[in-house]
Amino acid sequence: MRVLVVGGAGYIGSHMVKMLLDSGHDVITLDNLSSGHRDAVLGGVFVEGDLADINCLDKVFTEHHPEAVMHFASFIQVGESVRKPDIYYRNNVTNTLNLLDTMLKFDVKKFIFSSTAAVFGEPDYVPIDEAHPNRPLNPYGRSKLMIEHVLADYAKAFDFRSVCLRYFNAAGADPEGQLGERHDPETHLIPLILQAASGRRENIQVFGRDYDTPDGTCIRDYIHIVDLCAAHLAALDYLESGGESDRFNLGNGSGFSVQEVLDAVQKVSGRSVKVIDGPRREGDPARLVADAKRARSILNWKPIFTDLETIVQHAWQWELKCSDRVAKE
Ligand SMILES: NC(=O)c1ccc[n+]([C@@H]2O[C@H](COP(=O)([O-])OP(=O)(O)OC[C@H]3O[C@@H](n4cnc5c(N)ncnc54)[C@H](O)[C@@H]3O)[C@@H](O)[C@H]2O)c1
Ligand SMILES: O=c1ccn([C@@H]2O[C@H](COP(=O)(O)OP(=O)(O)O[C@H]3O[C@H](CO)[C@@H](O)[C@H](O)[C@H]3O)[C@@H](O)[C@H]2O)c(=O)[nH]1
Repeated sequence: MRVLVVGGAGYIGSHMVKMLLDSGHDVITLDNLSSGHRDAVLGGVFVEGDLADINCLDKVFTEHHPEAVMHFASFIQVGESVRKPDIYYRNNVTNTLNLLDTMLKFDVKKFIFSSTAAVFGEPDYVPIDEAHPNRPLNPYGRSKLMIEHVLADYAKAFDFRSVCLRYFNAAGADPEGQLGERHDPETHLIPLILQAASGRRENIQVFGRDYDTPDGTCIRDYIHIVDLCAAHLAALDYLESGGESDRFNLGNGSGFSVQEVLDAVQKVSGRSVKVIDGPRREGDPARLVADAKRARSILNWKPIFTDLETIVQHAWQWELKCSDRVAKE
């Protein structure tokens, strides 16, 4: 199939482009490189452009005739979204509407959307299934939930079929070592600890040890980037074979605490990391773990890299490459 990957130069999108190409699909990547990297797009057609630019979208659809769209482009930092809700709603909502308008105009009606566990807010229970109420705590989570509502309405009105994938914590890197996480600034736990292990960062701060969890630190569901991308391929198959619009929670199903991640990094890297105990970060729920049974049964998806050490091992391999590159510069 010809697949347009919007945000394909970013962390998750770049792994997706690689997997689509490896699976024999034709890929067009559209990215404004606001946080992505041109050299992370390993093949296919690359168009540098912004979702705010409707003429650019028109041109992409006219020239490349995509049959389905995967949409990864958005702003992604929870804390920043609280301080700058205007830019979050504009990029994550208004610009997504531009993309959907263009898809309708060109009669392209298969869409896979990067949603997030942040649509749930503080959970009533874990693991979190799709029936759990949606009470996002910040503009980032609300912007994603708004698009989920839009997509449900488009399904009824326009026969527009979509799959919303609520990722829990995307982690790890390409097992072949070609790609990995390169956010700037980096805010995610695993790459931050790895940077402390490689010496690119002095220490890592643990945000709270007084949570109601066995070791007092927060528990998250880290899902390997390859498993995450495999779920998108499964969603594409699902839509291609006539599947109705739906939404799925995507995680490993097992939670790991911040302390367990610290231990895994030190074991895998063989280096010790300087840890500073800090206060809780505002808005962090104690425990976020996915119930991904629906994705397993309906999309026929099965995660492979569910072991924390493997996730960390792949990310460590990438961190060594990055720290080497930085040292040479
Ligand atoms: N990383 C996670 O743990 C996680 C968890 C849940 C959901 N998500 C969602 O997954 C998606 C991808 O996340 P990521 O970690 O790869 O982020 P990322 O910042 O690495 O990638 C986003 C990409 O979109 C591009 N982009 C942003 N705005 C654009 C615009 N207006 N026009 C064109 N390109 C634009 C950026 O340049 C970047 O390449 C996001 O939608 C995010 O909300 C990520
Ligand atoms: O320097 C740090 C960074 C993080 N943490 C903790 O580590 C855990 C994971 O944090 P982080 O990697 O920032 O991820 P989350 O805050 O869980 O958010 C991620 O996962 C969400 C879904 O669960 C997505 O919506 C977000 O986009 C994505 O950033 C949390 O308990 C944090 O408090 C620390 O202790 N120290």
